[in-house]
Amino acid sequence: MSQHYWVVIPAAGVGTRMQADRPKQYLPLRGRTLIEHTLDCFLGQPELLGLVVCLSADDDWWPQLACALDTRISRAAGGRERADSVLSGLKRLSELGADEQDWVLVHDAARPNLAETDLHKLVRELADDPVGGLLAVPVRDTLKLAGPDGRVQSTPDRALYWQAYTPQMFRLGALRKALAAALAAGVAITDESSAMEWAGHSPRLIEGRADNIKITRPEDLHWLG
Ligand SMILES: Nc1ccn([C@@H]2O[C@H](COP(=O)(O)OP(=O)(O)OP(=O)(O)O)[C@@H](O)[C@H]2O)c(=O)n1
Ligand SMILES: C[C@](O)(CO)[C@H](O)COP(=O)(O)O
Repeated sequence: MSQHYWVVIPAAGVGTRMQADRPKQYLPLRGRTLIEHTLDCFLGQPELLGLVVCLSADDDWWPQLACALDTRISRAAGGRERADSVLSGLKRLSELGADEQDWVLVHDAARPNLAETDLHKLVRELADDPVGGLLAVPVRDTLKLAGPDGRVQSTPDRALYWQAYTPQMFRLGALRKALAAALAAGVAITDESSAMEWAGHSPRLIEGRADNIKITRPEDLHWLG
């Protein structure tokens, strides 16, 4: 039997680095908005228990989308940082009746190119994992550690480094507890795995496709055509 799961989509960012006329999740891509492409990958899955989109309080773009009427999608209030938005989404899942032991996948709205094969691989590989994990890609380029003077300080062994992507998959109760504690402690949390690591867990890296890119800067859009 396939593993069922909930999904949280942090979509409350303003897209400062994109320098666009709207939050980047609402930029057009192949005739639709970025976020519609992102949601499509999950809405087509029979294993989906429900999906929460974390939105900014002043988001007047979302109601204009047809998917805003999809009964499988609930809304949660976005927060100051991505981690705050994710925690809000996790709390909404609990309100919707999600169990503490249920699997939750957290995926950036700004990653519209998630391959269904990667989604299936992540869920299949982690379904029986005691901790959970994340899609990630081994670093391909040589890395440089920058010094305060903007010059190369050293060249670390790139064989030890992976780029963290999303979805990241953890059990609801453990993730909510770790994220809430890390934020309360003032820890800078940029992904769900780092909150779980802070709580003492060791998430599993699941190799995924490098084209599951996060649309961050204007040139990123050219990769998706
Ligand atoms: N307070 C925030 C900040 C970000 N996000 C979401 O987290 C994902 C990854 O964040 P990022 O790429 O940094 O998006 P922005 O914060 O919008 O970009 P920027 O940092 O350039 O403003 C995006 O889908 C974004 O909408 C969120 O839900 N809540
Ligand atoms: C969660 C993430 O996409 C993993 O690489 C990344 O940390 C998000 O960072 P951002 O600065 O919030 O885009």
